Amino acid sequence: MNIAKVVVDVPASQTNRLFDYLIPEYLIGTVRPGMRVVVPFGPRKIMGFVLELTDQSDFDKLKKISEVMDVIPVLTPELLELGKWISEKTLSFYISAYQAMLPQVLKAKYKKELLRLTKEELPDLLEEIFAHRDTLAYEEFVERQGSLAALQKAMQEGLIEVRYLVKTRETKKTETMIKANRNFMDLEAAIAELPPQASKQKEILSYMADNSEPVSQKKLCSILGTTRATIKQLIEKGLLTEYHQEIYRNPYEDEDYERTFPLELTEEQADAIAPIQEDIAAEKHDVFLLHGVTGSGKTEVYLQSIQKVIEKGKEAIVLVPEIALTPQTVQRFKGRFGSNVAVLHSALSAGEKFDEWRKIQRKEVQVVVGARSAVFAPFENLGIIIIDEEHETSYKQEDHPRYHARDVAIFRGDHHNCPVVLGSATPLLETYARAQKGVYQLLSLTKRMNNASMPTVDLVDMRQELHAGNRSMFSWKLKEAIEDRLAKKEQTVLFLNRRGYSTFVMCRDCGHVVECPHCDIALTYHRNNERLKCHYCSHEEPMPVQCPSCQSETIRYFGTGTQKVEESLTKLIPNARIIRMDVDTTRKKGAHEKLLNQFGNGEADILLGTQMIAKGLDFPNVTLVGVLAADSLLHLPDFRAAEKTFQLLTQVSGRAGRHTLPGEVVVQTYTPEHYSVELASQYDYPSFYRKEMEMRRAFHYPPYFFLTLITVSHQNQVKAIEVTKKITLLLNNELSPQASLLGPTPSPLTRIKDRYRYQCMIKYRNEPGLSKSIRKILAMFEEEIRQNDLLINVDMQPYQLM
Ligand SMILES: Nc1ncnc2c1ncn2[C@@H]1O[C@H](COP(=O)(O)OP(=O)(O)OP(=O)(O)O)[C@@H](O)[C@H]1O
Ligand SMILES: [Zn+2]
Ligand SMILES: [Zn+2]
Repeated sequence: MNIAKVVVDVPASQTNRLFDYLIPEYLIGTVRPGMRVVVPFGPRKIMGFVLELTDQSDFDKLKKISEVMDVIPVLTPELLELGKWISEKTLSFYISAYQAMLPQVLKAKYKKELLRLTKEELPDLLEEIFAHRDTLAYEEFVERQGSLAALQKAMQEGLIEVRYLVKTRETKKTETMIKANRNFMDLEAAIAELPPQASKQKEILSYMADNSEPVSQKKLCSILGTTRATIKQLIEKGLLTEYHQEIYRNPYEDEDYERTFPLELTEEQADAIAPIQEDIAAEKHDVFLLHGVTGSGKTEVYLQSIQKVIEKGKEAIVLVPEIALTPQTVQRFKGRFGSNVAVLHSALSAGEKFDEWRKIQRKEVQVVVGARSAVFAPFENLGIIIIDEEHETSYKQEDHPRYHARDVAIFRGDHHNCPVVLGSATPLLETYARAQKGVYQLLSLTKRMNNASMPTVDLVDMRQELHAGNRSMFSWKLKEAIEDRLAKKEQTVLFLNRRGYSTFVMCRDCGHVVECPHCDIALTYHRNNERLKCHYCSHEEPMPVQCPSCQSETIRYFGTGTQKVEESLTKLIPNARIIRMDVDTTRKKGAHEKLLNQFGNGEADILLGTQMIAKGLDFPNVTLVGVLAADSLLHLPDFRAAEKTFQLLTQVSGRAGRHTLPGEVVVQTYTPEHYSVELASQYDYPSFYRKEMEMRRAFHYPPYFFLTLITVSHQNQVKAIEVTKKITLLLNNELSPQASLLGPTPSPLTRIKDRYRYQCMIKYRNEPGLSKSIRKILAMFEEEIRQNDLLINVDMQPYQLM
């Protein structure tokens, strides 16, 4: 097969197809699907992925592949298939889908070199090219008949390795190795020949004679108390050789993991794990929803399922939300499976990520724990995929390609005939609905370990506080509770929601929030013209001067930041030691962990923070959780606001009283009667589910209806509006009468970085031609997108409606 079908690195609709290239004679048989190649494209040379090989082409004058970038394919046949599927589902380009699956290092053009890993002679052809050197710039590697095939073989045998030279501090992660040059001269004889005063040199040589393995220069210096200069003399004499060896950048190296062993499962856990393990044994694909209250031992179910998978010689992917990927979480997997675990998350440097990825590619590990993109781990023998906290919105990528990790996991689980386990204390409504319909299998853990009770939740009505004369942001109840913990030397977690922006208008007197009469979402306050607008439909009204419900004049814009809260807390309880955790205090690498460690060590009484402290934390001394303003989440312009509030309140409450001390939760709110606040305080997920489903049905939202969100942005406001209008008109002609089209309206965040954003939304049940219609419309704007700095984003499954 001498023709390669290639996806080229030009993200545009005309080039979103396969291009045929001739494989040069000397590369036939070695170019394989999943490799990256360099191909001529117009006047340029660009990168592309080989998707298929064939003998036939509809074109007769084919250009030749100029260069191969990989020796071993970076994408497996399964991932190549998956990429096509993703690009179709998310309306993105093939090239974006494939790029999304690879670590950063493989996306950019990094310099490569070949590294000799053996002291033995290489096969003739290669030794000739290497010319007895230990490293070779990749460009020097002559691609000629059979050379690439020989290289592929040598790599598989572990004789040679490709090293990517990452131009940042990561390049430092090689070490200088010293080895004896035995072939040149016998070491003992050399020692005898050295002058008596060269005692250090003699010591080094006899060490090398005694130890046949190469040793790092650093180690040699520290064992023998010698210096680089002394070693260098021996190198110059030709007795020793130095070479550079890559050391894995292991970010978790320094922490030693205490080995843990499988716990005896409780009856509930045993019932939950049985069907998962049956699937593993039978190589069967099902999707399970593991619905377990916080602290019910879901992780142990994951661990013991993975154990079974490992025993079968297969592999496991575990996804956790980025912010929950703390040392605590990593510890639980490393503790059980040790070095059989790779960890992938965004806090790692590009080089570190690449190292972890290669452990997976080379099958050096059987388990990967990581954030969203770890779902693309290039395992070829998957036995299970687990998504913890499956309701988290971070599983959806908010950039091209806009895939959801759950969908990808199910695609891969189906391909590999293995179970997919979605775990949560507060499943996404859509997920729970599928479990109710039997599409997913529901497994439940209803009790906390040791039958510990859930912490009691007190709802404090902030309207009454105001009426009673308390104008501070802390209720008397919360203040007392914090002081009580200080006296008892127990700890408090205070939570303030600052995700997104508080944009709604609320009456402090009665808690009334101004909502859209058509969409069941809060209206958004626009400061410039003092108006309230709906971001789904086009409804708008003036900013009221009085509360429409109680006529009070205390109706205003809602929102405070963590810094302000910290200031007033310090005034209120001056002797409290506070750690504040938000985007400002955690910007530096490692800051997040450091703050948590300080809190864990008891260096503070109060941990005050945003979303980032809501999950995964497990501190035995925390007995009080305070939620400062439950409302700020409840009134985001998002139809999932009630659901997100329920999830968050449940998660935050779950942080208290996880061990022996009982926990208490104080939730401050202006709307204690709202069903999501009330039902979260009772830990009543099933009732919340029923209530929320009614709302979704009534207002035509998922899971009853599908949504597609189209966002247009441009520096010029008029232009942005114009294009959005045009798209809406075009769509109107394409959609069936059953679909509804909302917009154009300004996006909730109408202006970001000087770009104006407008949107339209489609609500539909069955619109089989929708993807095609949208692609057609996008193609019409392509020229403008390229020349005019216009952006059009299509989200087929929006989660982030801001
Ligand atoms: N079978 C068991 N026997 C004894 N202890 C257990 C068992 N299973 C789990 N545990 C312990 O119970 C505690 C809570 O379990 P775990 O953290 O796994 O719960 P979870 O459901 O994942 O909680 P969350 O959703 O809050 O993260 C942990 O300390 C864990 O070690
Ligand atoms: Zn509306
Ligand atoms: Zn009012």
